[in-house]
Amino acid sequence: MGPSGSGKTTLLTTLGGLLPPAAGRVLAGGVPLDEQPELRAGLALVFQSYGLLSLLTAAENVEVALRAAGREPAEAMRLAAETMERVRVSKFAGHLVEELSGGQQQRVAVARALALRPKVLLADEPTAEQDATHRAVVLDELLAVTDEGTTLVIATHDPEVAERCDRVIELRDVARRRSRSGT
Ligand SMILES: Nc1ncnc2c1ncn2[C@@H]1O[C@H](COP(=O)(O)OP(=O)(O)OP(=O)(O)O)[C@@H](O)[C@H]1O
Repeated sequence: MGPSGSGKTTLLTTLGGLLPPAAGRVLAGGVPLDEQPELRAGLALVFQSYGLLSLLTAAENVEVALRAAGREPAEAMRLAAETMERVRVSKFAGHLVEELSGGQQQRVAVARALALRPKVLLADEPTAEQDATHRAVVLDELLAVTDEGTTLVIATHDPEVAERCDRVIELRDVARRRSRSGT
């Protein structure tokens, strides 16, 4: 958690290995992430802006990620359908992403990450676009993967989401404090 601009997205992107840190290192179990290709391959991200392929259908977006992770086509289709059902986007499976609402797109992005059964799941404001019912669904499904041994890291502004996590880390907006104090 942390104020807007405090660096939550930057931190998740760095933890995901997509953005090299300006200083410091990302360690997992005491070992640099760069030296753990298996762990890196087992990471999944839910991006704040979803990062879906707009010219594909919702189902194809999930399937493409599974195919890229090495699943056979039939299995990718089965896993995609099953996961989309869990986050209540099945009825939009055949719709192009651009035809979906922001909340629906966000749930497709969550389905895409969940379907991969990652070792580490990094989710950036994954409930921000959801109404109360769907927020609970998304959160329940995300938290469920922790029972299967997945590490889940969520960036959120929502205290109710944070309340359900094991640990809450507060980021301070260092840049803003500096500029305010003139240092
Ligand atoms: N691509 C970029 N290049 C340069 N600066 C950036 C870039 N992306 C973000 N920043 C800056 O880094 C800081 C942290 O941004 P970040 O998006 O990580 O914050 P956040 O905590 O996720 O914010 P929010 O809650 O609004 O999503 C901000 O000052 C932002 O302007």
